[in-house]
Amino acid sequence: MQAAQTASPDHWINQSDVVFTAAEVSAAIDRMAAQLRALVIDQPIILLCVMRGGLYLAGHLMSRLALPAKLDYLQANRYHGTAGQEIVWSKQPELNLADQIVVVVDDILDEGITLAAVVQHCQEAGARRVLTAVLTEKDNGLQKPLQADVIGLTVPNRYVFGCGMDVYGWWRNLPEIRALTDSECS
Ligand SMILES: O=P(O)(O)OC[C@H]1O[C@H](OP(=O)(O)OP(=O)(O)O)[C@H](O)[C@@H]1O
Ligand code: HPA
Repeated sequence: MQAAQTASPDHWINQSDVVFTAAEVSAAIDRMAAQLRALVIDQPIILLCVMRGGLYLAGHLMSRLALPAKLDYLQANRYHGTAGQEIVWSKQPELNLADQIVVVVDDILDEGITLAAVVQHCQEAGARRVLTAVLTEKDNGLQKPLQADVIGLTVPNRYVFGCGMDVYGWWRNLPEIRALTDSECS
């Protein structure tokens, strides 16, 4: 584990392959924006970004939405190494969500625990409607606690990074999505 944490950023590029190109990701975000517009139909929304992974999608989606929107963010993390653990909330949304249409934006639906907790938080805060948009869903065969309303791309059951997703903190800024080779995941 120590070796992985101290590996150079290039190590992760060398030990991975591209699963979606930048052009494919951009086209997926176009489709997501159109689907969200069709779901919301001109109503004002609060775009709620799940930091840090949701930042890339939130930024790219915002400019394509053509809806009256406010932006807020929260931070709720469960991956503090590699395996998922208890969710730790380090930042709650600041806007009042009561009676609002909230669109929760995140990078990946893996086991679905994080998104389910965020949706529950929004419902408890009185949101009128909570929609979820994830750039990727992992095809891991798990029974998940929720389905996202809008899904950009389905990724294989490997550790993926880029477009908001990190590998040991690196490469959230990549405009493509890469997956680690199997030997790096074990
Ligand atoms: O579906 P799940 O199995 O719950 O996993 C998905 C969550 O895991 C990642 O967050 P992480 O805790 O790694 O924080 P980050 O956004 O800062 O990368 C990702 O951004 C999602 O929020
Ligand atoms: O495959 C993943 N990559 C990056 N972050 C994640 N959070 C859950 N699964 C993943």
